[in-house]
Order: sequence, then C-alpha cells, then structure tokens
Amino acid sequence: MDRFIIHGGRPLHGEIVIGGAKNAGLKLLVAGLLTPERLILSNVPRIADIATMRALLVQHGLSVEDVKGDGSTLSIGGDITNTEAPYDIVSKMRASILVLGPLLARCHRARVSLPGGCAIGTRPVDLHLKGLETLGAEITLENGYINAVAPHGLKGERIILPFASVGATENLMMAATLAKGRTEIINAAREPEMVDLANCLNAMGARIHGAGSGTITIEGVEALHGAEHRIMPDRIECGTYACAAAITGGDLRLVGGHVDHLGAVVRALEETGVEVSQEGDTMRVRRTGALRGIDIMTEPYPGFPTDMQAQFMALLSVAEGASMITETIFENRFMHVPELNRMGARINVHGSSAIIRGVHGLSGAPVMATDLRASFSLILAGLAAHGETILSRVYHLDRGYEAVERKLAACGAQIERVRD
Ligand SMILES: CC(=O)N[C@H]1[C@@H](OP(=O)(O)OP(=O)(O)OC[C@H]2O[C@@H](n3ccc(=O)[nH]c3=O)[C@H](O)[C@@H]2O)O[C@H](CO)[C@@H](O)[C@@H]1O
Ligand SMILES: C=C(OP(=O)(O)O)C(=O)O
Repeated sequence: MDRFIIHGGRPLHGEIVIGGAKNAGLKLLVAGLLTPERLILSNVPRIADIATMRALLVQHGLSVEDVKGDGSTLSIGGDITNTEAPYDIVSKMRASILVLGPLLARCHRARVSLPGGCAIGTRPVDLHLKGLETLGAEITLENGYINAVAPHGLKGERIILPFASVGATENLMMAATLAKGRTEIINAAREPEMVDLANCLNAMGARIHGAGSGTITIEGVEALHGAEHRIMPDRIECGTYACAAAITGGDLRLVGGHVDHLGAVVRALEETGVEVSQEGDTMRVRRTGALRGIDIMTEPYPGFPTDMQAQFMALLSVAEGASMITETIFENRFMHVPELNRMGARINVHGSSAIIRGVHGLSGAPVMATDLRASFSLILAGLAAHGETILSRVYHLDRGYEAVERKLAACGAQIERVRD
C-alpha cells in the first residue's frame, strides 16, 4: 500500500491543469452501453475508478480501446453479451449501479449486485429502483442482487424524486433515452455533470431537455448511435487545488477550472479572505492575508458540495475564529476529523455539525486516509503543517485524483509517494 510523505510549510505557486471529471466520466463511460456503435470519450481522467468502470464494461461484453495509448481517449463499443454486474466490481465502486438503467433499456434485463453502504454513509439505491419501476421495470432483490426485467421494454412516465439524487437522476435519464414515449424527471439533480451527460447522450441521438434544471424531459428514441464527447473538467479537483493555494498562502492558476461550476465554493473561499478570479479558461486562486472562519452547510447543487467538505475542514482548521460545517448529504462524512485533530486541529463533532476552532498552526503526524476527499483534506493539512506528515492508505485518493504528487510538486510542494 502506497504512502505519501509530505513536508509542509511552503506556499504553492504555479499552474495546475485540471483533469476530466471523475463524476462525469464514470457515467459517460456507462453511456457506451446504450449503443453498439462507438462512443469516443476524450479528457478521460487516469484514475482507479475509471479503470474499474472499464473492467465492468468489458465484463458486459463491450470493447474499450485506448485510442492514444495514454488512457486519455477511450473508444467504447460492441454488443452486450452479459447483463450481470458482479459483487466484486460493484462493491469496489458504487457508481457501478449506473449500468442498471442502460442495461434495462437496451437488453430489457439486468442483474446488478446491490452496492451496500460505504465509508461515508449507508447510501441506499431505493430512488433508482422506484424510478425504474415507474418506467415499467419489474424488480426483485435476491441474494444481494437486483434482478430487473422489462419484458416489453421501458415506457416513459412522470417520475417525482423525493430527493434530488445525482445517481438516480443519471440512471433514469439514461434509461429513458430508449423508453417508449416521454419521461419527465421532477426534482432532478442539477449538478453540471447532468448537463455533460445529457449533452453526450443528445450527441448520440437522444432527445433530452432541461438537464441542469429541476425538471428534465426525455423523449424516447428507437436507438442511439456513436458520438464523440470531451469530458468536462473536474470541478471538485479544481476546488481541491483552490484549497491548496488557500491553506498554504500561495497563488495557483487552475487551467480548465471555472468559477461558474463552483459558485458556492468560490463564495466560501472569498468569505475566508481568499481571492478568486477567472482569467480566460483559468481560475486563479491566491491568498495574501489571514484566513477567516466561516459557516458552511453542504447541499445539493447549486449549494456547497459535500465533496468539498473535508477539504474546507482542513482550511478552516487554521482560520481565525470559529467555524461550523454542517453535513446534510451523507451521515458519516466526518472521518477526517480525528485525523486532523491528531495534527493539532481543534474540531468537535455534534451530530451532523462540526465546530472548528481555528489554531495558529498544524504539526505533521502519521495519518490515515479513510475515503477519497478525506484523503485530500489530510494532504492539505500536511502542506500547511510544520514537519513531516505520513499519509497511509493512499489508494482511497487514487480512486479519484490523477497525478497528485506530480501536480503539487510542480508548484513547490514537498511531497513524495513511497511504494511499499
Ligand atoms: C460517482 C458520483 O457521481 N458520486 C457523487 C454522487 O453520488 P450519489 O449519486 O451516490 O449521490 P446521491 O445524490 O444519489 O446521494 C445523496 C443522498 O441521497 C441518498 N439516496 C440516494 C439515492 C437513493 O436511491 N436513495 C437515497 O437515500 C444517499 O444515501 C445520500 O444520502 O453525488 C454525491 C452528492 O453530490 C457526491 O458526493 C458523489 O461524489
Ligand atoms: C463520494 C464520492 O464518490 P463516490 O460516489 O464514487 O463514492 C466523491 O467523489 O467524493
């Protein structure tokens, strides 16, 4: 298992190129199941989750070709020969549940392992299943698997989501592209990744309107065809490196980053005293003064993203005064707190809120990554701390961040990956 060794205390300066979005790319790969023709995706992030999704598509019978030999452009196509998503892949990566809708739409059947909980929460998939049932699927749960059939295909309907679930919206949107008639998703998730997915599906011949708003309408079509699509930049990776500039008192240009996708994050950074500006296709983030404590509540888009909560916790741990972070999306997303406290932070958790009393400095320590974003909050703390931080269980980080040590080191960080 790899570890990172970080020597903190250096402001970061320079340029970081933001990669393709994990949370868009994963679903765009799944969209390849909706047509036998080739879907060519560029700006694919080279991260472990994408490798897992490739393996799942191959197991369904598709071929996934690495067009340039560097993993950045994938060509997906071929016939589906197997409609089962097995436990060993789904348990590794929850986004695997997204194959359910496309398999049902194309093959009228699917057997997908139930994903179960994960470190940050129980994460049920009831909204995915109820929505697909509304579209005509018959679903039973047996031996830890979802067995779904739609003998006569799916039929467009009005679906009202009780919560604007990202995954349920995407699963239903993909399924509805090949359903008979018109589907309306009410209280749909509004994340920019919805728009990226809808744009790609429309380029494949789908008829989707309203993605990015709370109501998405899909007119079903007979078949989808091949297309080419460039995956949007990763707004969470961008927000994460923005926190690296902020916590170290540095100045970073984040190429491909856009303030439009990060409204709530940019507002929060500015409230803490960080300067953020858009310069062409680059977001610039710098801090010259002290950090001020603020209150944050995570919410569905366009609210403050839960995927930026851990990184802000690290930032606010060295801000002047007290801050409060309330996590409303996942019930167990504070696992970085004890690790940050081991580095000298003063954070108390009360239910779904954490009170952070800013300290003057953090000190390096051996710490353990517990999930993807928590891993990066510990890197941020390590970059700001005096002395050496050793971060273990880096595999959590490798799920969703590409070339972290190279990107940070190029901007002056002292960070090294040690392979055991
Ligand atoms: C691969 C991917 O894109 N992951 C993102 C996606 O996850 P994901 O798609 O799993 O997130 P959802 O929006 O579906 O989940 C949000 C909340 O709704 C609950 N829920 C969801 C579905 C359901 O059927 N029943 C139910 O109760 C979940 O347990 C959670 O508490 O959106 C999250 C919220 O922005 C992000 O943190 C994740 O990074
Ligand atoms: C929670 C995340 O991802 P996933 O839904 O894949 O677990 C994340 O990207 O922070």
